[in-house]
Amino acid sequence: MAPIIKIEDLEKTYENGFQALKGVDLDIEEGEVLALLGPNGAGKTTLISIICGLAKATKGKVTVGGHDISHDFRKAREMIGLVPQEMSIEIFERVQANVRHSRGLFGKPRNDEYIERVLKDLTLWDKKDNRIRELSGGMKRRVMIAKALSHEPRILFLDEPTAGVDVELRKEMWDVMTELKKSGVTIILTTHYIEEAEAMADRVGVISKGELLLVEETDTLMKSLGKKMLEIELDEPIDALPEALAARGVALGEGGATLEYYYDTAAEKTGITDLLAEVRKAGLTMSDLSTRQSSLEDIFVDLVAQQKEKDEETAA
Ligand SMILES: Nc1ncnc2c1ncn2[C@@H]1O[C@H](COP(=O)(O)OP(=O)(O)OP(=O)(O)O)[C@@H](O)[C@H]1O
Repeated sequence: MAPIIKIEDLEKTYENGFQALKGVDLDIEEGEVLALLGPNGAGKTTLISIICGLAKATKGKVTVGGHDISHDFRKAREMIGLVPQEMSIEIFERVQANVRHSRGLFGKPRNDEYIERVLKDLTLWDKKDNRIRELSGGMKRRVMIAKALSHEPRILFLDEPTAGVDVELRKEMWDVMTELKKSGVTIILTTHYIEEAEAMADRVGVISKGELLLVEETDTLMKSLGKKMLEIELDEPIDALPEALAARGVALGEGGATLEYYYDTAAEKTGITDLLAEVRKAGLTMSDLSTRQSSLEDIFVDLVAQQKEKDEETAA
């Protein structure tokens, strides 16, 4: 099946000369949930803005449902609903009227039945006559989604849907997204949170410094990323790592006073118990133990290094 969105060699250089996107190629399949994961300033919003026609690409091509966004913008845009990062909402308007108005902006004929369904799906129906300012933060977010869905788009962009919200509201937003996915809408969300990508997405695209480093099935990616490091502080520094520990994949930290061991959090056996026994057997005394989750930053460093290796292998 042809992808619903096709992005080819997309580049964006802002007027001040800053290059925010570098040669991005990406196919998005109909019905999937794709998370674009990346730190602040990676280029996620820029990418979304170009697809939605809010910014112009410097180079490259984007088609939405086969419509080229630069030649056939209206048709392409009609297929898209956008929930922007900033909460931009007319707080004095009433819920149903406001959502209905959004539909009108796309030139679509009035369809009260459809709007009713959207509001019911988002559990906003009993608030339909309330002014938006009277709603809770979670409800306001849902009104923004209802507005984005008002013209029956097949694709929904959610730009950092849970940035700065509490855990409860994050879970609520995840439930909303799960329901939307069931209805067949293609969802593209941007996020800083690995857990969010893991919970929601079929595929994850990792973006950093304007480059799409990889796009991978979420399960595959999480298996390779779900690592923790166990750090063992030694009473006395050592010059060389005992053979038996090296064989278990342990590394000696700088200065010889720590042992570092990476393990897979998803694995049935982490190997920690055996490792600690081995440390004792080697006659080493521990003064402290700690673990730390690989951070998004570590993961990017890893990914960039892996990507470089792969590129060099291909070039060789
Ligand atoms: N209008 C602009 N002019 C110049 N530079 C810009 C402009 N808009 C964005 N940038 C820069 O482009 C880069 C990418 O920004 P973008 O907002 O796309 O990142 P992001 O991944 O969405 O980040 P965040 O997660 O913080 O929203 C940043 O370095 C940003 O400062």
